[in-house]
Amino acid sequence: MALAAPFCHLLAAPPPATAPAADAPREPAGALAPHRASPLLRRRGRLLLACRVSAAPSARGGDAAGVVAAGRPTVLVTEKLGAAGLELLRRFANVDCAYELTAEELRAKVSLVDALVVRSATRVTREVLEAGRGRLRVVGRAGVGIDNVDLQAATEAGCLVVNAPTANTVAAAEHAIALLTAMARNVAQADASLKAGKWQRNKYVGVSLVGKTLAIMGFGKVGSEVARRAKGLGMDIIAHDPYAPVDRARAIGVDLVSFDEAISTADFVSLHMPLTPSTAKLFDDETFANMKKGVRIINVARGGVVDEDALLRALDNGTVSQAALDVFTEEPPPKDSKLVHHENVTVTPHLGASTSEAQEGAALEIAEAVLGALKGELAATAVNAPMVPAEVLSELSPYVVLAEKLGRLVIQLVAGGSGIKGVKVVYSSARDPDDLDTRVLRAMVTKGIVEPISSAFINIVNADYVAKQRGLRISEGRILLDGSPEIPIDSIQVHLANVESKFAGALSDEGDIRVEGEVKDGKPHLTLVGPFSVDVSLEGNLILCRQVDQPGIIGKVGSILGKMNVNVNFMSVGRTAPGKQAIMAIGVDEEPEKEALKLIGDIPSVEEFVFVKL
Ligand SMILES: NC(=O)c1ccc[n+]([C@@H]2O[C@H](COP(=O)([O-])OP(=O)(O)OC[C@H]3O[C@@H](n4cnc5c(N)ncnc54)[C@H](O)[C@@H]3O)[C@@H](O)[C@H]2O)c1
Ligand SMILES: O=C(O)[C@H](O)COP(=O)(O)O
Repeated sequence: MALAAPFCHLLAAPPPATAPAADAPREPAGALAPHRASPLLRRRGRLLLACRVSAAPSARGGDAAGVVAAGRPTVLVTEKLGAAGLELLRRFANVDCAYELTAEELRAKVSLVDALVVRSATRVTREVLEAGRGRLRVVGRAGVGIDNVDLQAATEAGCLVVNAPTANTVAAAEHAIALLTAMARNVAQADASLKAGKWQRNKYVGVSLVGKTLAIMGFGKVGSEVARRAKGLGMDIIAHDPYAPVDRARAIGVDLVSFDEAISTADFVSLHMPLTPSTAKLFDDETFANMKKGVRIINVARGGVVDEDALLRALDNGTVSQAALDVFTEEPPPKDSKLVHHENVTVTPHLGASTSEAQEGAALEIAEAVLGALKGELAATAVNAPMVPAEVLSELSPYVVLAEKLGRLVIQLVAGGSGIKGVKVVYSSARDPDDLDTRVLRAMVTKGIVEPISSAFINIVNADYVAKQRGLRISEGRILLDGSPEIPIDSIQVHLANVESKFAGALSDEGDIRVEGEVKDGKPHLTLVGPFSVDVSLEGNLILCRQVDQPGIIGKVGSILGKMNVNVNFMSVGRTAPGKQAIMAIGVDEEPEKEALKLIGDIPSVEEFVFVKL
């Protein structure tokens, strides 16, 4: 599928043949975050930026052609999404809603789509991503937790994963508070008892919350919203989160403490961390044994962070007096689960994000992210790619093209059989290095170098991974210039060290292959080959000739190309000194026949030449 946006190559489709920072907004201690019911209004700034980047109409604008200039992408949605999000997807894509697919059905369908949108119940495994290879470019998770997506496999496949991290924060926090209060007052059990015809006032005496200590385990978006709300209930809040900024906790009036202190001092423990290899079964026999006797647990995060057998033992022996669970290791849990049926356990079927407001918000948030990604924009909620702000991408746009072209050029100057190990990319700029984010440029140089010599396809998602796999060391350097920092980059050089070149003219005095380019009038230009200054547009194809500087050569080469119907679009000669070695760089629209190239090589004063496809 061809895309109109200038960044489509950052997330290019493979050839057919084959966490945002958890910063909560700074609000006064105790203030509650507003409902995220209107992500569009909330994120209008970002959308406008996205429009600037793409130069194509925003996904919310009326012009579908902006998203897909040459054909609509197909999006597979495997779980129920809010209507507004689905509607937005349908405006710009063919949408296939297919729920409750078996793993086999999912693998079959995913090979036919450009994007997949899931919630927490669809397991996007390596096998699914492998099945999508060749077409699938984006996985959108309409929610926060991405533990159901094999991120490593997605990265290896160059498939961008985006999520909708903010739309259900309030819903999840409210559900945690609902479970906390319901558990403390036995609401679910008392409700069931009364409906069963009983009137058991003595049995369901609860506990008060005021003055009790609540430990929030994982002080991210949901955790901090729970803290705000629980403060309003008069609870003392402590939190454990090794990665949370202290000042954010302080602003809400929460003390960040160690894991041991949190679990040993709390009357209530509420879990709000992601499921990762290091949090899996973090709450096990040992953890429960170190908790205050009679502690109460709330889990609205992920079932897998708790060892459910250990929790059952702790409930049975009274270490844990009650638990309120929205999430389970296996969902749905087995019908005869002892945990679910335990009389001191309150359960809900993963309803944390299930408010109509949160569902609409998450669906819109993911629809925008997926459509943006299909357009080639880098979503702000990308999970497995560098998050480069839209304005940075916009500014670097012409340099992205230059970086890829230089990579393509330099690799074609390498003599066959030379293994490439070290690539150095040097940026000349008057800008403070801290203000120049070059990750996209490095990725594009890698793309330019690796794609012509392999079947791999590279994009911003997998560039670093593929480079590492191939043993390529890509280092970066800066040349600090005097001048205006307004222009981000003056020139980009690419050096390949310790390789032989099929074009000796490209070797610098240090013996590495070296090319340099600049952006002129928004277009990539080649400005240096080895020690020779040239100026030729990096478009189409290029012939580089080295000869002894003398009159008449340009005419001879030009007439050979003319006779063969090859249009010359640019020509530049660089020489070290009059009458000495010179390089001729000739941009040609068509690929010359072998015969034409041979005739150029046969010109007596031409010492070497190379034809390069850009
Ligand atoms: N039940 C639901 O429907 C529902 C809804 C929304 C979110 N969630 C889940 O809630 C959890 C939190 O979501 P969020 O939006 O707040 O995510 P978040 O990324 O904003 O916050 C997670 C926090 O956990 C912290 N953390 C990571 N490892 C930790 C560890 N070992 N110990 C303590 N803290 C650790 C992180 O530093 C981060 O601050 C996720 O698991 C998410 O999937 C569930
Ligand atoms: O991680 C999340 O966002 C929640 O667990 C919600 O999951 P859901 O989209 O399946 O409701």
